[in-house]
Parts: sequence; C-alpha cells; structure tokens
Amino acid sequence: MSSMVAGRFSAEDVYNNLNLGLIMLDKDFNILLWNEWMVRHSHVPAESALNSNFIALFNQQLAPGFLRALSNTISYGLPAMLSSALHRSPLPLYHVYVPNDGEAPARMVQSVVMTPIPAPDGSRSCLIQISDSSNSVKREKILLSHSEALKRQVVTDGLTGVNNRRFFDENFTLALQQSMRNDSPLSLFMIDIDFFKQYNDHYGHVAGDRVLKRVAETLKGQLKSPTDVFARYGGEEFILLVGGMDKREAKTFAEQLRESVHALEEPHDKSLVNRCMTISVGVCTRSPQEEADGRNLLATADAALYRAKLGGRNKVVATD
Ligand SMILES: Nc1nc2c(ncn2[C@@H]2O[C@H](COP(=O)(O)OP(=O)(O)OP(=O)(O)O)[C@@H](O)[C@H]2O)c(=O)[nH]1
Repeated sequence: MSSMVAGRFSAEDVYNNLNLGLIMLDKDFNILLWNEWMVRHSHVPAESALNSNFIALFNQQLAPGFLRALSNTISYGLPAMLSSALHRSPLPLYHVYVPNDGEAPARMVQSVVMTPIPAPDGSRSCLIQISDSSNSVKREKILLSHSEALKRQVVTDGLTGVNNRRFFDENFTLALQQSMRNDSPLSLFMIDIDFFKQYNDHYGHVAGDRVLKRVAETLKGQLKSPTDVFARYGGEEFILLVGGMDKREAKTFAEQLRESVHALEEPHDKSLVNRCMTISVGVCTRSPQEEADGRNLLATADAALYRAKLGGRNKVVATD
C-alpha cells in the first residue's frame, strides 16, 4: 500500500490525515482499517477497533438501513451511497466538542459511501467512507428558510404587512374551485377607504400610511377562518373572499367590517360623510347553483362598491 505514495509519507499518514472517516471490513465484518478521524469521532481507539467485530463493537447503535447496505456490499458486491437526507446519522459518531452541562452530545449528520473490494482470498471486503454533512445540512436549512421568507415576501404588501394582490390572484381561482367542489357559497368583499385623497392632502402621506396600516390590521382582525383570503388590492382598496356564508350573512359581515373601521374613531376632518375615517364595502355572494365565474364575481362586487360610494359612502351594498 505504501508503495502508492511517493516520497516521505506513508499511506497511513495520508488516510490518518483525511477529513473523512475510513473503515475497512472483511467478509465477517471484522475491522481491518480504522483511521484517526474515526478514533476522534467515535471515541473508539484504534487498538480497540482493529480486528474486533464491527457489528458487535457498535452493538445496537447502527441504523438498519446502514446494516442492510453493508450486508449487500459484502455479500453481493453492490456499492452503496447513503445520503444524509434519507439516513441522517447511521453511525454513533459525534463532533469533537464538549457539550454544555447536561446537554447530550448530538450525533453527527453523515454521508456514507460503501465500496466492495475483492480480497486476495477471493472473498469480498468493504471500504466505508464517512463524511460530516452537518454543515451542508445547516446550509440547506438556512437556504430553505431564506427561500420561504422570499416566497412570503413576494405575496406580502410591504406597507401594511397583509397579503398583496398577487396572493389574492393566486388564491382566487383555488377558492372558486373549492366552493364548487364543496357546493358551498363564496362571498367577495371589495373594501375602499372613503375620501383618502383628502386625508393625505390634509394630514400628509406619512399619516396616510399609518392609517392604511391601521385599517388593514383592523380588517384582518375581523377574519374568522385561516382560509379567508384577505389582501390589499391596491392603493386604499382591500379585498376579501369568505366561503360558507349565504347572502344575508355576508351582508351582516360586511356591516361588521364597516363598523370595525368606524369604531377606530380615526379623525378625518376632511371627510364629507363623517368626522372620522370610514370605509365603503361592496359584496357579492356566489350561491352554489351559480356558475363560478371569477371575473363576473369581481365586476359585480366592484359595481356594488361603486353604488356604496355613490350612495353616500360609509356604506355596505350587497348584490341581490
Ligand atoms: N398615504 C398613502 N396614500 C396612498 C397609498 N396608495 C394610494 N394612496 C392614495 O389614496 C388616494 C386614493 O384617492 P381616490 O382614488 O381619489 O379615492 P378617495 O379619495 O378615497 O375617494 P373615494 O374612494 O371616492 O372615497 C390617492 O390620493 C392616493 O395617492 C399609500 O400607499 N399610502
């Protein structure tokens, strides 16, 4: 073996300095090779490991998937790769650090490669390489949480923190399909702040932003189910989809939304209908018998909102 390494180093120098665990087993699972990395991470010294039986050494601590792969490699010459995604920690190996008081040392996350090697006597040995995948698993977790945060950001309105129009559009068709499948009504609420231009002009844009946030939070606070689809639809307009309410219930709920904003008593000296901030709501309910036409539902709710505005604002108009 040492003839493979030129110069002053032996093969032993090389495999003992690898940042990788190396184990060689004969056909009866006796340990022929146990490098320094294995000593450090298994806490089993080479003197105890070499020539002892690998299975007996680790007693019950080996993962069943690892044992199956090992036996296939030795019996049938099948190479194997155990990724840390499926086999997180097949061997009882640990990081070289002292855990805090009372903290049990955590098993290292590992990737394992098994290679069959023909022995001179015609039998088959197995070379096992083990690498520490803890860092790549940590990296994957960080990437996953970043990508989830990004996904969330894409569907969140930057100012108010509620869902944005994109979120609504993505969920509208799904909600329609679900209401058809469940044979249940679906109500669409279009909600618009009254005289918001005048508010901005009088109190300034920063105050306008603050009120938008307050109204968004208040409306969101009225929702009853996590399946309700609520979003800022644009500017000072919000949209809401609620399933399972008939027309009368939807109108009552729209009144509740309107009242919740009125109850904030947010001063609005330039409103022509009230001394505080108000909203108008247009609502339309698709009964289970009607065809599920999203565009039609939107247009109908929008027309109802228009009538609420024309009718004096701080009002709910529901379609019959
Ligand atoms: N502060 C602030 N203002 C916004 C934002 N988005 C839209 N607006 C303002 O909202 C106002 C909407 O004005 P209009 O569409 O005329 O509606 P309105 O004044 O509420 O009148 P009605 O809806 O008819 O009662 C505009 O002045 C926009 O500049 C925002 O993110 N922040």
